[in-house]
Amino acid sequence: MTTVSTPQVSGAAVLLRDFSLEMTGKDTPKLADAAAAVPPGTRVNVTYLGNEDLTLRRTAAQSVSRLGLTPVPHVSARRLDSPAQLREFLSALQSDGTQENVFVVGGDPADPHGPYTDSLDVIRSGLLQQHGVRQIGMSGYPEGHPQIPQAALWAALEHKAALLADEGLAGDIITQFGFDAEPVLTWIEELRGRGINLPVRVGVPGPAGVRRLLSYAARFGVGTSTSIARKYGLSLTNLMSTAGPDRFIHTLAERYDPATHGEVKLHFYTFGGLGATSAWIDGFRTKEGLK
Ligand SMILES: NC(=O)C1=CN([C@@H]2O[C@H](COP(=O)(O)OP(=O)(O)OC[C@H]3O[C@@H](n4cnc5c(N)ncnc54)[C@H](O)[C@@H]3O)[C@@H](O)[C@H]2O)C=CC1
Ligand SMILES: Nc1nc(=O)c2c([nH]1)NC[C@@H]1CN(c3ccc(C(=O)N[C@@H](CCC(=O)O)C(=O)O)cc3)CN21
Repeated sequence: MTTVSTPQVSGAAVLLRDFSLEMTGKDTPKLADAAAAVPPGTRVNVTYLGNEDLTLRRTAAQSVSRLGLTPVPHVSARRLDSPAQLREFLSALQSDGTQENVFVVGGDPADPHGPYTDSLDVIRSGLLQQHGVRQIGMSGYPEGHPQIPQAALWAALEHKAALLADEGLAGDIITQFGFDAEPVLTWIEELRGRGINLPVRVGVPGPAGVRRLLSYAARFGVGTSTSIARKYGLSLTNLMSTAGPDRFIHTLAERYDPATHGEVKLHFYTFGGLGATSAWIDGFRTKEGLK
């Protein structure tokens, strides 16, 4: 008797079928090596930290595209000085053909630099649509946001999801990175309960030094209690060590139920380690039987 073997694909591999990555303009020289390690078409968000000029952001998106990947340039509402500045950015993207997917975030400045106080203002302006944007990403905060009340975050997400639907635009939600998978799944359940069915890309940090991870976590209000750190495999006493998202992804995969959570994928924040993250994902996908 012959046994027919079906390929075994782990739950973790399912989450990694169509992952996305994040880079800054400064990472552009490292992009070619990273591109060789990830599937064609992989979405690559080009973060805007506020210190990159238009040329750097534009070149980064062009490089992503030329390497056969999908650029997702970021727009930060509160960092915009004027509608003219938004137009200039979008026109540049449009003439390069990198405008189709964008990610719109409120932005960290406590006071808006110009007329846009939040990401909804930018979407409502109609400028994205006028410049050929077809898909809009927005952020989600499973652990909340240190400066923004929970109710305001939910209201904003609901408004944005409704507006996208009205405008016939596609969208997705990228979550703030975290070290604890539990609140992420609970948050996705609440999201679905509120009738928001957009795909969710769960934000995880790529492998990085513990000191760097803890410093970004502290800056963005992400939890790193002793028990969370232990579960994640993050040593709070050896800051020189590195930590990757292996355990987080396995836990997420174990508890992920498509019937409850809908479409869920992974988004890797690389924090300066684009090459290390791409290599790590490549190894993880091989180990999990996805390659
Ligand atoms: N997840 C990420 O990758 C990034 C997140 N951010 C953070 O995201 C925050 C919110 O962005 P979205 O989720 O797009 O919210 P949003 O733009 O949809 O706004 C949601 C609500 O929060 C308020 N708000 C937005 N930014 C604020 C700020 N800096 N301070 C005080 N209130 C603010 C808005 O007025 C609105 O009521 C930003 O302020 C920033 O801290 C910024 C850059 C990247
Ligand atoms: N509230 C909030 N604000 C943010 O700006 C933010 C978040 N949340 N969540 C995560 C994303 C991703 N972020 C980052 C932050 C740093 C690098 C990065 O590449 N850092 C380099 C230094 C780059 C530089 O100095 O310009 C590094 O080597 O750490 C990338 C993405 C910022 N982002």
